[in-house]
Amino acid sequence: MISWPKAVLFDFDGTLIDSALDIHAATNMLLARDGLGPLSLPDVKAMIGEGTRKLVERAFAAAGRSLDDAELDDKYGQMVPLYAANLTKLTQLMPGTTEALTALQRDKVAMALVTNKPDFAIAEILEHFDLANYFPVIVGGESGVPHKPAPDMLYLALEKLGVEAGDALFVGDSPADARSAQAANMKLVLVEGGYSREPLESLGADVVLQDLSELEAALARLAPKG
Ligand SMILES: O=C(O)COP(=O)(O)O
Ligand SMILES: [Mg+2]
Repeated sequence: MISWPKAVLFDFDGTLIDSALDIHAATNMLLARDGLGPLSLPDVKAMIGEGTRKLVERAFAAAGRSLDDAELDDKYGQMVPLYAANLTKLTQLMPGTTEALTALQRDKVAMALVTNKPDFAIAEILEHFDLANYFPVIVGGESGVPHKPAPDMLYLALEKLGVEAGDALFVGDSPADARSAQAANMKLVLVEGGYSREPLESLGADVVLQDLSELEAALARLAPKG
């Protein structure tokens, strides 16, 4: 029986889903229109985590072209339909995702999804993997508040859930996740296997897990004492 926390906020890409192959494919299709790329999978993985617009900017920079704001608007506008047509072709759940979400739901722990991913992608992927019912609260990349690593998306999710930061935990895979949780004064679990550009041990997490099947056991150790 999970007695702490009252709520768990989850990152999406690299934490619950392994979306890198589809993002990689769409990114290389976009670059190919300008005769650029292809970029390697590890290179694209390292660009994921701060939203798709940022990824497009990074991809063009890595392929040798820096974009001004108007060009970035145009390229992002082209990326949306490319990725929308490839949201779930190669994407898979990360190991332990279903196990962790089922255990939390069983013990009535509230859950929210907090992702920099744009909104068009979120619902379809949740639906595809039959995950929508776990997340009554979703704060996505177009929620109108600053993206992670700022704490605002986490504050918005907590407010919608009616839970205090001290009663909640954030689970993610990246430096942006770590910094947002720390800025929001929330306990932080980081999970290996995602898209972090920095070693997870260096990011100040309360716990680093090999995969999400270890989450339930970790919660007992993270519960405030007394
Ligand atoms: O779209 C992205 O960059 C990924 O976002 P997430 O890791 O916050 O889910
Ligand atoms: Mg992530």
